[in-house]
Amino acid sequence: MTPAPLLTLRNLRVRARGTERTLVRDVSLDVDTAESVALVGESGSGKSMSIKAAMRLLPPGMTAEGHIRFDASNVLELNRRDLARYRARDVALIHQDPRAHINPTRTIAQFVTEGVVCAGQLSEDEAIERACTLMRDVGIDDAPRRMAQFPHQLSGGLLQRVMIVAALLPSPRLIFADEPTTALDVTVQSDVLAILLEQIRDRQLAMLFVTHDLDLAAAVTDRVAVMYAGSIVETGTSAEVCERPLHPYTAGLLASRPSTTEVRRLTAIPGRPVAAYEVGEGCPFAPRCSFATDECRTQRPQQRTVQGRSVACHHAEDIVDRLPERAS
Ligand SMILES: Nc1ncnc2c1ncn2[C@@H]1O[C@H](COP(=O)(O)OP(=O)(O)OP(=O)(O)O)[C@@H](O)[C@H]1O
Repeated sequence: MTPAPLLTLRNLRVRARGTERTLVRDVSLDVDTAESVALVGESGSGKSMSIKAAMRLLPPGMTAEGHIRFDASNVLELNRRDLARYRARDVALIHQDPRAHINPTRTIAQFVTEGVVCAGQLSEDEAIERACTLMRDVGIDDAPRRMAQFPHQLSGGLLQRVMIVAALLPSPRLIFADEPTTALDVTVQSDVLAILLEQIRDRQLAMLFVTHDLDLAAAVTDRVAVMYAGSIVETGTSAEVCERPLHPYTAGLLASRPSTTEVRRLTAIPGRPVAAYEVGEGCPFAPRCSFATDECRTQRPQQRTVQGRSVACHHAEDIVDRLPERAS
């Protein structure tokens, strides 16, 4: 029997109370134990809201509906105590900008250890000892000295390694990584990403990796889910999605990427991305899609299986051979 996924999102919808704006619509996604999955899409497509909902960390005024299961727990119905435990021990979040998520007045040791100490998972001494070991694992030299320092004394790359240590210390089973290297200097991005991936693989952790970059997603994860206007439009293994996209939006994203092997004019996707609440009855991508028909403009396509993959396009089978080619 196939084991149940570690994290299951079913028909997840995020709404802003008051305005009743829908920000995420009908998102369904599984992440298996030790599997890495990427959530890819343009700015505003709903990636961050989806993972915040999965952690029940939505901003005030936002509500999540649908089903969110972690292991055997119904996340949306966890009581206060179990929710605290879920966030402290089962899952961890690595943010885009470490400086925006660390208290500048507290030492690195206080920041890294307070979660596990407050949750009663480790004593203060144990937490410090384990954090120092983890710091060495992620390439931070002179861990005891770093532990006594304050965030402003560390570079962005070092601080993001500290964030990785803080995320790993409670031994979670799933890491949410929300564009973990985007805010870093380009010279350290690949180092930090390599360290994160090494830790995830060594510890057999699951990861939900949020990024704008489909190529990066394909390089670092097993499966990719492409989001557009608050919904997932295509999922598949990373290799399949990049080699033979089924949705015109995915193909458009790939064709708009610069090539590493030839000089070629990039093909931009016409029009502008829309938010989930701006979408009418039909396919959210229809106004930008050269294959759109009346059916696309009036009926919202549901996720369905095409060539063994999941895609939300009425015409996926017919257009797959006519989609724009990637600039490779
Ligand atoms: N605090 C907020 N209040 C109201 N709307 C918000 C808030 N944060 C985000 N949104 C809206 O929710 C939608 C989804 O945003 P979200 O941050 O999930 O997108 P994203 O794909 O993660 O984008 P980015 O890559 O820029 O972070 C967008 O339309 C955005 O404008």
